[in-house]
Amino acid sequence: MTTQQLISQIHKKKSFLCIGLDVDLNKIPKHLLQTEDPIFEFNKAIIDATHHLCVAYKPNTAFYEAYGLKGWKALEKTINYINQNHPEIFTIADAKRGDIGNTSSMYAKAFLEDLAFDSVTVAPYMGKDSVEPFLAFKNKHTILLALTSNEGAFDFQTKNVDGKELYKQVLETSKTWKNSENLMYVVGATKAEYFAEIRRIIPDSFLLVPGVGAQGGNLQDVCKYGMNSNIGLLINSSRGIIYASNNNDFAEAAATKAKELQQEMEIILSK
Ligand SMILES: O=c1ccn([C@@H]2O[C@H](COP(=O)(O)O)[C@@H](O)[C@H]2O)c(=O)[nH]1
Repeated sequence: MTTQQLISQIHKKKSFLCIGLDVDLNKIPKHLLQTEDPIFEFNKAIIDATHHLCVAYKPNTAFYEAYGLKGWKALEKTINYINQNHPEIFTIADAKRGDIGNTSSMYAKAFLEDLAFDSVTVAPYMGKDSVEPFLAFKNKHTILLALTSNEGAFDFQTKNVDGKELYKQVLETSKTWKNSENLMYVVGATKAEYFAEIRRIIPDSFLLVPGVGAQGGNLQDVCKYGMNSNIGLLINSSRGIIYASNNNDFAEAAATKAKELQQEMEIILSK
């Protein structure tokens, strides 16, 4: 999907919501555990109930890798289900990969070609040659970890390196890489006070913003400082939406939570 197509969807749906599909078998309704593929059945119900309210889905691959081959198969069925039934939806493999060049090429092939996600999250720590293999894929997007939502972000990302915080070095240096127009960045909603500064460095890039909902990030604050003329934000909520209920009504409850966020976004977009 091109960035322009993503922007069109945001305007059409009046939403820049990304729903995280982080399936934990201990948290899903018990009756699904009797089915052949509980992870996929859970995702399918969530997708069927929420696809009109969001513009992106983000399965975090950890929640699939944890269940071995069955988990990978459920991930493959989930991405295929989205691509076949809702091709207008932007998909994110939250895999946080990155390695020496030839290995990164294989990660990129796995997520962007074989599983056919629109994007994959990548750690910047190993530098240019570890990220450029992902950037080489046309109309695919590499979402680089810039300033993460967790407390540990302050261990390294905000530390001063050669007179500048490390996350700023990541933003500035990554702009010089080949095919950098395919870059987006992860910035945590819990770091709202950093958005204005980040926008000074990357005014035009899309930001994937996790941390709204279960982690306590505030949508209004993020939008105030992080939005650009193309919206430029994908706001993710995972647990806050998909585990709104663990009873038979889980999909409707998820849709209700998603609708709350979408309506808040619609008001922000109308201003
Ligand atoms: O900085 C980051 C980067 C990634 N994540 C991921 O996003 C979701 C958030 O889930 P919630 O349940 O809405 O808290 C999850 O997959 C994280 O691994 C992040 O939270 N922060």
